[in-house]
Amino acid sequence: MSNTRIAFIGAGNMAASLIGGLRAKGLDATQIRASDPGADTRARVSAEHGIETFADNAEAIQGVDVIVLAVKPQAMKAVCESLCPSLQPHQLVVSIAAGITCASMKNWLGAQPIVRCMPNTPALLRQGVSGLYATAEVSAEQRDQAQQLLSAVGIALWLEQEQQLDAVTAVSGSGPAYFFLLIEAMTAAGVKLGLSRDIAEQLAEQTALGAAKMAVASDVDAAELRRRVTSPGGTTQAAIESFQAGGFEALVEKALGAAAHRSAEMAEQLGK
Ligand SMILES: NC(=O)C1=CN([C@@H]2O[C@H](COP(=O)(O)OP(=O)(O)OC[C@H]3O[C@@H](n4cnc5c(N)ncnc54)[C@H](OP(=O)(O)O)[C@@H]3O)[C@@H](O)[C@H]2O)C=CC1
Ligand SMILES: O=C(O)[C@@H]1CCC=N1
Repeated sequence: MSNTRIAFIGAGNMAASLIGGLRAKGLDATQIRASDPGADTRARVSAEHGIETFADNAEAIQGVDVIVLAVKPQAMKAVCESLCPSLQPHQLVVSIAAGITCASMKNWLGAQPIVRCMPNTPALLRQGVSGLYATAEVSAEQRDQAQQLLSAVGIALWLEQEQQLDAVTAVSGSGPAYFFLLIEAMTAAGVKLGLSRDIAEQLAEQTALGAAKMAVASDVDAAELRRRVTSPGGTTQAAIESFQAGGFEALVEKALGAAAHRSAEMAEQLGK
């Protein structure tokens, strides 16, 4: 990445996380540029990361090696079609938009090398995880550029099939929100059980952090770690039995199925 030049189209939450990760990894500010219609957004990323920003997308991509499409899925068609006349054949397009297929992007962009990926918001703390899929036009060097871009903000995992990105979106793209929901619910339950909100929130947050760190660091799987907390006839068993009686696993499967289905549905609705 030492000489790679990157343009971000859309400078919102995910773009800012990726830019922050790249800068922390040592990329020079002159290697990164971003475009966004919002003057405030442009001023913010410019001030935070020292990069040049543009109101015009076509101007932002001039002379870059990698173009990261970081706009909402609903804006992708218009953005791709407006960029198409200005694209150079060697420029790698990396899309982070949920539910927009490579086939749709090819229709809008032409035969451009495309990597489609799904990061997540912990990228902000360089603790993200991404799934990546490359089209046949992507060279080994471009694959490496995409790998380095996403691994600047966490773990980057390549997928064999593009369709698997629907599942990645369901598990890890949307996943931070599920853990936040659990933290919210555990905090509220702690308050009902007599704790102050501040104490309940700290207990829930630090427990989520500690459990995640244990799961990552441990040689054994999550089921074994759970068993080690669960003393026979004790408090954890009482809670786990209550979760399972309420259909916890089936509910999680249903929720992630809904997310994956929505990802595929968005491809149908927004991909034409
Ligand atoms: N948030 C998440 O957890 C994740 C999001 N994603 C994907 O990342 C993408 C971006 O999401 P996120 O960063 O959350 O969204 P944001 O809304 O924060 O960022 C998108 C930015 O693009 C700008 N924009 C809108 N139209 C254009 C245009 N024509 N040209 C250039 N910029 C434009 C928006 O400006 P304005 O607000 O003025 O419209 C906004 O600043 C989405 O496609 C989403 O599916 C992927 C993984 C996780
Ligand atoms: O909710 C969404 O559609 C996006 C994609 C993954 C996370 N946020």
